[in-house]
Amino acid sequence: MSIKIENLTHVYNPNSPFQTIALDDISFEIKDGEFVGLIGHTGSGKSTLIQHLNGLLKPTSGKIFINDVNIAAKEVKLGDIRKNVGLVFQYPEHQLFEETVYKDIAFGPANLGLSGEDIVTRVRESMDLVKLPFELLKDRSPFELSGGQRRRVAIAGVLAMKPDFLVLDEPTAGLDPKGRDEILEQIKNLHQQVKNTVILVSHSMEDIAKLVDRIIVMHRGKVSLMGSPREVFKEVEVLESIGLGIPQITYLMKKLKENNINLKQDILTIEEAKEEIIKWIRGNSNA
Ligand SMILES: Nc1ncnc2c1ncn2[C@@H]1O[C@H](COP(=O)(O)OP(=O)(O)OP(=O)(O)O)[C@@H](O)[C@H]1O
Repeated sequence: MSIKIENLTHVYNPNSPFQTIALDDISFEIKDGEFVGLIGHTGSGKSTLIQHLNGLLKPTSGKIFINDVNIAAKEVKLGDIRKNVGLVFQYPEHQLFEETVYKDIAFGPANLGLSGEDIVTRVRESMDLVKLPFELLKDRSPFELSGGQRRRVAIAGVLAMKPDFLVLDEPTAGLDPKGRDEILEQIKNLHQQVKNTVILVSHSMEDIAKLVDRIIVMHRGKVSLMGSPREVFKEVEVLESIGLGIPQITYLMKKLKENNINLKQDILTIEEAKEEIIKWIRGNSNA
């Protein structure tokens, strides 16, 4: 199971004064079970790209293979693709509409043709995955919940379809730091438990640095960097030239190095930094 993008180009309003080349000959592959961060400045083409992954947009040219099926081909049924690729839009809680949490999450599985106990199981499992207590919340109105909880109800609604691929567009947008950390932690746990393929779209290096296996950096409709977080963060000049920072902790290591405090440079977390700094202090105090 994989996603393969071949020479994908998307032009909005072609041959008009408003023509915009949003995606410009993009190619890459995402393997089964990978956790990928898609990062780029506003307008770099991230949302356009992910809307191609479940057939919401059609390529101007190029191909998209989901599990080896070219979904841009005319005969492919979009319903079948959408069962496989769960797309969580920005501010997904705005799309909640049922009167209870249960009914909202059950909507997708019911549309897949499930019924009775099968639906109850799906709703319970997906609420567990996003740490929403089933008994306590199932009969509540989503509109009585906190912003972070509402977002988790919306994510559970997509998870209840058991998609092979989960695509999340800026899942932390607009949340306070606590809500943001909770959602990221849950996405990480979810990926570890379900072992599905996850694509997380973000503007924030901090958010994705600790989570993903691979980062794809987009700039002006092209892929400008691709690799593990450590590989990508080494390209500080490229990142800065396209207006993206590196995580604060990686930046701190760089600044220390410039001041002849030579610590490991590919550090991603505070914990790693603490260990390195303690090692350095011990080494220097013994000298
Ligand atoms: N429906 C549309 N019609 C015309 N142009 C569009 C449309 N949607 C996006 N664009 C343009 O395509 C380019 C890429 O936009 P896109 O929304 O894919 O970027 P993005 O990286 O997702 O940005 P953001 O982080 O702000 O969501 C931008 O120049 C944008 O103005």
